[in-house]
Amino acid sequence: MSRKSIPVLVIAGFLGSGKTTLLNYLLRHNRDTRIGVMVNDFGAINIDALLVAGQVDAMVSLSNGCICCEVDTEDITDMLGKLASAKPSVDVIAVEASGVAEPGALARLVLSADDPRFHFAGLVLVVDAEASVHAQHPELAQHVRVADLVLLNKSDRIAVDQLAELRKQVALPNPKAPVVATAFCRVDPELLFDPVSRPRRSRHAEQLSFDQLLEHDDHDHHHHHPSYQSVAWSSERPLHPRRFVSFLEERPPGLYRAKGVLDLGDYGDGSRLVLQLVGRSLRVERGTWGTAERPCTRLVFIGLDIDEATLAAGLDACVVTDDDCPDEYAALSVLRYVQSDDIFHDEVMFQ
Ligand SMILES: Nc1nc2c(ncn2[C@@H]2O[C@H](COP(=O)(O)OP(=O)(O)OP(=O)(O)O)[C@@H](O)[C@H]2O)c(=O)[nH]1
Repeated sequence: MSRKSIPVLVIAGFLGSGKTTLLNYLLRHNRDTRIGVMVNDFGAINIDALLVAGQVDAMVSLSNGCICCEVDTEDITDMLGKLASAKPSVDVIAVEASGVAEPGALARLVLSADDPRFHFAGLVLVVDAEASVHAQHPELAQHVRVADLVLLNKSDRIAVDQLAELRKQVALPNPKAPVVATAFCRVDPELLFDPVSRPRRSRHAEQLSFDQLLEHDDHDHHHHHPSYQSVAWSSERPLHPRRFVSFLEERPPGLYRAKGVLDLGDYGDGSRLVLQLVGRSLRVERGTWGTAERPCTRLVFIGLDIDEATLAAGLDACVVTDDDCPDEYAALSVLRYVQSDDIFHDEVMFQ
């Protein structure tokens, strides 16, 4: 059986914003998830600090310049491939860009590596709140535009009203990317990757549950941001693939992640589809329904300040109605996102 494709998370941000701090935080709060790391040893990245963190399961280091300028598709495929093939295997790969890397170029580079062993799973932009209060970097808006999640870090260094104002400004270029204020990048790792060993509790336990997350966290509670929401939605009736994909493309502001099982009824091919949305990256895994399992849709949405009523209304409108006409190609709008060895797949980046 082929191994699962490993998500690659890109961590970008200007010099000193807190990228290494984030990486170390994730390594220390990995909840048994095995993390492979690629560091770009261009500036003052402290590899020793990573090693001291002691939980790096595999590492490649690039020290010949800035990752987005000096590396081509072949190099990145080679480096990520090494991490993806590490033994024992890793569950997620984090790429820490140098502080001078251009995030968009880096994301495109990872996307260009067309390799079934791994896939791009989002870009986290770390922004230095303290520095931004004094002088915003001229390229900040451009960087925010390509981010899936923005961490407004060093929030401990500025006043509450300054933080509120900065949040608004930072959100402007990309209203769909949640902006999370952090101190020392203490963010819930589950916003970035799925911990692998969380106890499974129910038939649908693969889905994210914020309550479970809170229960299973360690003693470090202050990294949970109070405005995160986890909204569950389910339907016994199938979803219309075209409407559902349009809904995801137009997703409500603040929505960052979605995960769960999907039933397309007659519009699908009978598969049990597992949906994974991280930022603008959508993937669908195809499987089969269990013999005792009745096809249905069960989804969980995670984000910041999601308008639950709008979300639910948008999803309700995706449910197949008696007025829907047969459409033999409708399934393609979802199935083209299927990641599988045997059928076509497409790497997805929503606008
Ligand atoms: N006060 C405060 N300091 C922070 C915070 N996050 C990181 N720092 C400090 O900021 C400095 C830079 O953090 P790093 O994590 O090394 O930043 P970086 O983005 O990896 O830096 P480069 O690799 O040079 O681009 C370190 O001294 C951190 O301890 C924070 O939220 N608050």
